[in-house]
Amino acid sequence: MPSQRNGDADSTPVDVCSVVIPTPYGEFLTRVFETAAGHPYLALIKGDVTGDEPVLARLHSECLTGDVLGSLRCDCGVQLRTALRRVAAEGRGVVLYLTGQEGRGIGLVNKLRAYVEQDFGADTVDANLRLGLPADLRDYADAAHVLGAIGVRAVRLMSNNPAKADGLRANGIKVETMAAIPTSAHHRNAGYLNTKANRMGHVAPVGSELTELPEAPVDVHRLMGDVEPREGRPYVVLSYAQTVDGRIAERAADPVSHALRAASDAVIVGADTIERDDPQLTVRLVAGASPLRVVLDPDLRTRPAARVFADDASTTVFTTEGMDAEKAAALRASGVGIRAVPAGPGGLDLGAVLSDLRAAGVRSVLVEGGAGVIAAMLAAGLVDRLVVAMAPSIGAGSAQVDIGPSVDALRLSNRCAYLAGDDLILAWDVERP
Ligand SMILES: Nc1nc2c(ncn2[C@@H]2O[C@H](COP(=O)(O)OP(=O)(O)OP(=O)(O)O)[C@@H](O)[C@H]2O)c(=O)[nH]1
Ligand SMILES: [Zn+2]
Repeated sequence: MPSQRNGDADSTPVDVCSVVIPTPYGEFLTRVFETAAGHPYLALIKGDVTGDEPVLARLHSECLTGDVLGSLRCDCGVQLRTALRRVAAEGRGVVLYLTGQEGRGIGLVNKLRAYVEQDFGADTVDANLRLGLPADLRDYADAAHVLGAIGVRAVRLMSNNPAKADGLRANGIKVETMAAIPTSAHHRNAGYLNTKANRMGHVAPVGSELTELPEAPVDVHRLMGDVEPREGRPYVVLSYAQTVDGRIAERAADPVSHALRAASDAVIVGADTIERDDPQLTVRLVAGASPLRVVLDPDLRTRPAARVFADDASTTVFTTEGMDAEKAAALRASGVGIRAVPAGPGGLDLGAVLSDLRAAGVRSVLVEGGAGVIAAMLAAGLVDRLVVAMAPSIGAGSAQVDIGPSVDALRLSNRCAYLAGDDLILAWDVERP
């Protein structure tokens, strides 16, 4: 078939025809252009894309393997369908399908040869380079021209690739925002998506870090025991994980520990734990309210950027009188409560902390660690309930809980056991001496 270009000297794409293409996402008016190099560009349009209001748009580089065959080596097919779906849902927008950009412009044959290199260990960038080809040969001048020709002046670009936005801007199209199309990584394309993020500047191709999906709430009332404030202080539950040989174990977030948080008025951790783990201390794995977050920080050394200070829940820091006043003021100004209490064994007078909390209306607290805070609480006789998750490992943990030689052995009673996966969760009342 003869080209529509008829040997014209102009190097901009020519308008070939308009035709309706019905898709699973509805009909798209498709404006067809042909580039000087002879590549058809298909603008699949919904609604009126002219005017000043930015248009939802995607520039989609051709990918036969991904778009047509659904190859799991890349994310193209999923992105194409997601873009069509979003434009259809919005009722106004354009997906510009760019043939001739197969394999980031090196063509299908070279892309398939690049895949062979990848099977021998090269990543997607080095594979092109090994073949003596650039990592990316695409140019978006023609795409910008086509957008202009169909009346688009400004776009909300659906892409993870900043080079596309730059290419449009350089050619007179305003890019108002970029809305990434992250896809869930498959084990076959996880490395490819990582390379795009790390070596090609793509923004979050696999989405933001996995935040846990809410599960059905877990009823932890038996683990919690008989929650009742004590004389002048809240009910205190100590919760931690240990290896079978009795060392404090790392604990991945799990629904039971989040449900324990959701069951408590406040959650307490030491500054060491904040520094080491940067926990959020919020309730995310179950539907429930986040408790007041309490940080024991005698020297007020916790970084202002720590996640425990983020505004997704309330936070109070207990420190000593001699704190850095400027830092305290800055934290206060950002909405963090600062309370000064006397110093005590291991840092703060824990009795004073608890009575202050009780005075503020806190009826129950969950102490999550670390080892020093756990030991100090036990040694001070301030624990009412112990919840210990026995992790299925030996020798992996860090310190043991050491309550010191001067403390009499504590007796535990009213046992409750709970099986959660390979973990064994045990809870007891701590008897008063
Ligand atoms: N050379 C080469 N091209 C690839 C490879 N995997 C996918 N492609 C091509 O890359 C192009 C898609 O570009 P990407 O860089 O993956 O993504 P993008 O379209 O620029 O960015 P997004 O807009 O976020 O999707 C398509 O033309 C694919 O054929 C590969 O391993 N090597
Ligand atoms: Zn692809």
